Amino acid sequence: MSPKTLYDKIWDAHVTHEADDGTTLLYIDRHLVHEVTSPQAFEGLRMANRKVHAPDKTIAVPDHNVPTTEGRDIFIENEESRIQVEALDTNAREFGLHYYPVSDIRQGIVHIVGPEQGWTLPGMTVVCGDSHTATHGAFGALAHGIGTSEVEHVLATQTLIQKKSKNMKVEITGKLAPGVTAKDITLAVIGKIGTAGGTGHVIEYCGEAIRSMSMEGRMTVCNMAIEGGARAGLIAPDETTYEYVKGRPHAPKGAQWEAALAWWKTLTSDEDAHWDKVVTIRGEDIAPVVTWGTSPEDVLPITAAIPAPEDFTGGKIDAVRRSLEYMDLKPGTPLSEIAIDTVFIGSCTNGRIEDLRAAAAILKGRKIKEGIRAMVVPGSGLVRAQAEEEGLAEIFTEAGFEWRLPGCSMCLAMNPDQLAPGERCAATSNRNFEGRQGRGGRTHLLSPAMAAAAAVTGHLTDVRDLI
Ligand SMILES: CC(C)[C@H](C(=O)O)[C@@H](O)C(=O)O
Ligand code: SF4
Repeated sequence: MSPKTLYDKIWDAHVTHEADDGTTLLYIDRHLVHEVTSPQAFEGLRMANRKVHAPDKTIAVPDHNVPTTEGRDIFIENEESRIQVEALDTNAREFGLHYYPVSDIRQGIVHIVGPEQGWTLPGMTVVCGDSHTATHGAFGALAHGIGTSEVEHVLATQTLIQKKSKNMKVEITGKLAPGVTAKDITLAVIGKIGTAGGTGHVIEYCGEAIRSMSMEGRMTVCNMAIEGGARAGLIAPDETTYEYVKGRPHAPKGAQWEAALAWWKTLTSDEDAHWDKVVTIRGEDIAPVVTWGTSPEDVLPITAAIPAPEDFTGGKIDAVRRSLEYMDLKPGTPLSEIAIDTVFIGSCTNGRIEDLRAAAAILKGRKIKEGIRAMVVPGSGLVRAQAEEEGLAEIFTEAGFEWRLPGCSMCLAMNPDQLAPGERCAATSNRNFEGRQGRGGRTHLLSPAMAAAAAVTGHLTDVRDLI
């Protein structure tokens, strides 16, 4: 048998039919559904008089539109949000899906809820009408976003028409320095390969720095694979994975657990497997980073200064010029001198318990700078409850942060949490596009610890100065 990568193995295990040109019908193990990309798909089913093929493998949760303040009363005011959330409610109930409405403590961002409830397991194919589905790859699952017509296809058939991607290996060797986190790794990778670096590939992240990372950190790394252009990102499962999964509500139990475990243990890339592309970064070389432009690849260590357009080549020169204009930044300005107005800690990139712990560790006994608007938005109701139990919520509120209800929140401007024009935000999310957090708003992506540090000083800050 020819050697295989982890991606090859999961792919092969899910092929139900392959045409001569390589077009493949893949079986889908888990289908996650949120309110934004599903209404038309359900409407299509209804019109064709079809049912959901596997409602027991389909999980629905509202996240993008939901307000994160008590009462969640914006439903009444924002027509579009209300319609989408209500449509999901109707569809989930009518088609008999697993459903976590806002009234359920398990509600939260779809990519946080799936793993938390044990829906996401090693070796699975996981899809969702959402580009950050790559998050689930942290479990050694093949997970990626799909479009609304594909959502309808998966709902109707539990399969997806696909063509295979190439194999890319991203190895992070060695150990991470203090203050350096999974977010710094994933941003540093994109800084190195660029937003098109992974195009046409599925990335497997490996190396000692990845191996010693928690599941939370691994999810942060895989979450941004899409920002590096890749179809998906994944990490081979190991003891850390099994330990996280074991005992979760929808994880296998008893003899089924043993059988699953035996298979999961085969889910590694063979020693001599073929890689179409390999990138290696030394963990020791990664510093806490922050983005300065309007693309996730515009990233530098916090100790650096804003680059000049002339430092780049080709089309990037004009892109940087425009970026700097939009961001209102001058070449040569040290990143650590950039004053911010807002701090957002949350999103499917960094809204898990470990992220909140990392931010709280910096904030403990400190206050945020006067005039700064700062909010923490836990990724799910369970993360929120856990953080309250651990006393983190208190640390945040005492420091001056708002303690919110779960949702996508200020990660994207689809709900009331938005930046005002010209407002500058230190954000733990994954996209810094123009207007992403609100029209005219400016975004600097960074880790939760770095976001907390910025909240304390009022400007982008090297978190290592506060630990
Ligand atoms: C709204 C949704 C389709 C979108 C995505 O696909 O990623 C959103 O989650 C995002 O992060 O931009
Ligand atoms: S938190 Fe942000 S990136 Fe994640 S699913 Fe929601 S909008 Fe998309």
